[in-house]
Amino acid sequence: MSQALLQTRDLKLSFGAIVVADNISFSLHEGERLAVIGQNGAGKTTFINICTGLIRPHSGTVSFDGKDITGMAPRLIARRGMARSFQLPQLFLEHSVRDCVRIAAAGKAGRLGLWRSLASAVPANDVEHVLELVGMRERGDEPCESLPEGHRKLLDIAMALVLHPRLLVLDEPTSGVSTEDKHGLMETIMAALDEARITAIFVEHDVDIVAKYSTRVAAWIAGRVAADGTPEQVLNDPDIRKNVLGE
Ligand SMILES: Nc1ncnc2c1ncn2[C@@H]1O[C@H](COP(=O)(O)OP(=O)(O)OP(=O)(O)O)[C@@H](O)[C@H]1O
Repeated sequence: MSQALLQTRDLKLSFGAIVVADNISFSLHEGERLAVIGQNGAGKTTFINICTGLIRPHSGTVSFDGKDITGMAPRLIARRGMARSFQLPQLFLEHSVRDCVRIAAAGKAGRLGLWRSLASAVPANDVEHVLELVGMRERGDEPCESLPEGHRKLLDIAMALVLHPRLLVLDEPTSGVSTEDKHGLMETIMAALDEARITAIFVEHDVDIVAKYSTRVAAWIAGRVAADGTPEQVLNDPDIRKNVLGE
């Protein structure tokens, strides 16, 4: 098999007595759509935070595209091609939608400065293309604070897409979004990922969304990967149904 795009080896981390990463060795390959499932507190976000540089593990390594990135700063990891979105979108609320995407792009390029306008700091085509990908070009001039939750999620994702990642890590992209809007949101996200040929990991609690949009599922229990396989295998595993899905 080809070299893994993302690989972790023996990741360990505890917060006091709580073990949140218990020897996690995990590989992800280009083109996969991995859903990470698990009950509250299982360690899903912690895993993402370790991979994207927000938290340093006590031991173990993270490699991206064959290079060791363990403990590297998040912005440097993003520059190497792994971007992320957050469970609670990290927006610049007082700015417009378009300016948020510009700020993200300028930050990556190291072109944020008081002496130049935002609009001149990044290629307009890039910004417009990303807004188009997430279906938000018409809302480009709106202030972020007026956006409903689903659009805040999409904008947070647009701010990651403009970094041109090879891997996008999405932490609960549908949380806080109404049941009837979740599928439309995921359709938009997946179409954007397909168009830009981006590999993805998404943390998700909604089993229907997991079954429909993932090619692989990893189930977390108490800081461990308790099951890893196709959606059919993992979602029908009796242990996972009982201990993760609470059936
Ligand atoms: N900085 C921290 N300090 C102490 N404990 C923490 C910290 N971050 C997370 N935890 C604890 O670690 C455990 C795992 O948290 P994590 O956010 O990774 O879980 P999760 O699976 O993403 O849960 P959820 O589905 O609720 O988001 C939880 O018990 C959480 O309270």
